Amino acid sequence: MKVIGLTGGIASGKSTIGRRLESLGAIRIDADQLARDAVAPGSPGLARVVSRFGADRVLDERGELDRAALGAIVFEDPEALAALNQIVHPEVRRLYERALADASAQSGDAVVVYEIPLLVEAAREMEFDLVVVADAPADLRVERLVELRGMAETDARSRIANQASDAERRAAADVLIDTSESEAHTLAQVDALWARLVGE
Ligand SMILES: CC(C)(COP(=O)(O)OP(=O)(O)OC[C@H]1O[C@@H](n2cnc3c(N)ncnc32)[C@H](O)[C@@H]1O)[C@@H](O)C(=O)NCCC(=O)NCCS
Ligand SMILES: Nc1ncnc2c1ncn2[C@@H]1O[C@H](COP(=O)(O)OP(=O)(O)OP(=O)(O)O)[C@@H](O)[C@H]1O
Repeated sequence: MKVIGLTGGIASGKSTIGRRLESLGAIRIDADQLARDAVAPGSPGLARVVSRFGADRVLDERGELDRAALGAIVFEDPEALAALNQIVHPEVRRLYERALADASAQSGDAVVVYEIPLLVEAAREMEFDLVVVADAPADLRVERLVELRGMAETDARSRIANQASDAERRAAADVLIDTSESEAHTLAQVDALWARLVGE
């Protein structure tokens, strides 16, 4: 089994790359999805988030996690973000290890791609056979978040401020995928990477 760590700043194109690799035959694991599973309704993770931040601040009227409200708290307050990370990250790691074991049971020579936004922040480069970084300038990513996802510019910038810099991610990359041009340009680089991976 070959395990690729795929990272990049917010809206750098990780999912675009991860989905293409999946369509080419890789098994895809998405840390953002695992982080959602870690605080699913009724989970111990959600109970801990509520006890740390208060039901009135982070639950909606249906009793589910109000992700926008929690995001507004943590990305403006480093201590709150560290507390949330301490609750969610150990569970994400457990879920990842389980998904990896499932992938390995499914096929001994699978290529697994783990989409993990905080690979560099968590210094996890050594865990992967290959570190792939989606790379586009922060200003372009902000523009995409504002135009395509309707995020407020200040919110986009505060998330970026809580992540590694582009230079730090580049320094960790075995393979850099330029995601600053057309989507077709991104996908062509992914196809070339896949050909290299399976041809090796
Ligand atoms: C604060 C939360 C509720 C906001 O939810 P929301 O739906 O708005 O965003 P979503 O989870 O889809 O994340 C989108 C992007 O934000 C960035 N981001 C998310 N969490 C973090 C974090 N802890 N530190 C830095 N950037 C982050 C990433 O680029 C991610 O891809 C959520 O992001 C969360 O629970 N974060 C803590 C868990 C975490 O670290 N997740 C990242 C992968 S493990
Ligand atoms: N050349 C490109 N490569 C990749 N994505 C592009 C490109 N041009 C525009 N986009 C758009 O930019 C956005 C990138 O989003 P995507 O979900 O792939 O990034 P992400 O890194 O997974 O985001 P997040 O950190 O929020 O999970 C998408 O809306 C995508 O359509």
